Amino acid sequence: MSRVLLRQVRPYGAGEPVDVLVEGETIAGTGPAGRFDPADADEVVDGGGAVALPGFVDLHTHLREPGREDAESIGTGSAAAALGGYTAVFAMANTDPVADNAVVVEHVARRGREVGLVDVHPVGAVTVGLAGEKLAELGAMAGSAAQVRVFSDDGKCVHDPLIMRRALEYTSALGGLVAQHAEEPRLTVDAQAHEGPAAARLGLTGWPAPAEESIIARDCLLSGHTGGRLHVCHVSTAGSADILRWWKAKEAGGRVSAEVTPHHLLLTDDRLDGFDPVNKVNPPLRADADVEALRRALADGTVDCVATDHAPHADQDKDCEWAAARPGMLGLQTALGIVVATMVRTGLLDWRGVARVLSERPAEIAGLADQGRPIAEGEPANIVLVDPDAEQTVRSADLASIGRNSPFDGMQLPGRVVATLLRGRITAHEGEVRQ
Ligand SMILES: NC(=O)N[C@@H](CC(=O)O)C(=O)O
Ligand SMILES: [Zn+2]
Ligand SMILES: [Zn+2]
Repeated sequence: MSRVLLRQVRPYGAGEPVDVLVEGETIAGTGPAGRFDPADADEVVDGGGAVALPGFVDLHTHLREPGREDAESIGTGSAAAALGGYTAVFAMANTDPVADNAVVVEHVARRGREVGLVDVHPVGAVTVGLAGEKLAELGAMAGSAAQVRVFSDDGKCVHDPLIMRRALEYTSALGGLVAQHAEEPRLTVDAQAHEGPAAARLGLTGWPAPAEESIIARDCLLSGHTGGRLHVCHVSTAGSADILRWWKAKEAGGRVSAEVTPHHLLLTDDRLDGFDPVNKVNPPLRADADVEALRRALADGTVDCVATDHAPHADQDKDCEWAAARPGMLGLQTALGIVVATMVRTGLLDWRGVARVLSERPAEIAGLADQGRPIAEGEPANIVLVDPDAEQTVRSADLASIGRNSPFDGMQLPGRVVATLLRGRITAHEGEVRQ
């Protein structure tokens, strides 16, 4: 059994540094410096006071395989995840072919295991081909070797209320949930940017806030009526936070959860001025007041967690005019830095809170028993070590993804991943992946 000794780390950023001994896949113990003899370990990682957190869990990742391996693959996306501190990711279903059947989800899960850098959980499509017309074989995907529990048509909204109702009913019978991309399509025909002064000035067709908020309100009501579990993807407006706060206060039972992306915590539509498609994303970058409201909603638990919506695109799909460019931005390797910048440095979250929004809550929402666990004896060794003081300049070209579409290129971000451990195995260390 391999033994890895993590020296001088601070679980959840609190207290004096301790040593953590990992044996095989499990945390064998924690104790004051010197309790475990480094000579007995196969590998020693010097934490130097790094914050130790449970490995991050991303409920919303686009890995592009099968179909668009020129933008990302399960191999490159897994590397980006490990480097970003993630030990589990949920791979969205909008691949080509769509992950709307057992064959595709089993393929994605198998590729993820072969790569072995992060647990890759395939998301199953809600409707056949993401077309929104007919429910996909949800039971077959749930019963497959991939054991799908999270279902989503992400990229598209399950806009037909009857289909959404049935999806909530079926997925709850399967012990799963629907992750909704909330976008009323009739309100976003040809939409290019947040409907506000910036879009008006630039002549871009607007994506109005109520297109998101009306679907969230509707789906909360449908969740309440059916007892089905709803997870709201990439919440982007202050009004959405208000609706979630109202519904969560009203409806006991916690059947509705929500995520916010790092980019919606940091960026606004003032980035639109240069017409650089790297800033094009769905839902769009919104206004200052939305960013402020989203940070507060994440801090107070109205929004449960951070999910990256990591959306790599090939150069030819981004290096073109704004209207033709695909929406989406890279996220896996910059998520932590943005959470530190927007939530920790602002005093809105402490490191316990970071563990909650990047690991514990997403693991609970998806029902992962071995993720988001305490850093304690007997627990699975899914751990990330973070240097809280380090600052790094993002270089798109240096990221592990194939796509280069990071809007954070050139930005200085705080918080560096020192090492990531997946079931006791070091998957990333000092910026290098370990295959
Ligand atoms: N977020 C995006 O702008 N794009 C996503 C789809 C999505 O998350 O809706 C993609 O697949 O590229
Ligand atoms: Zn989406
Ligand atoms: Zn997405």
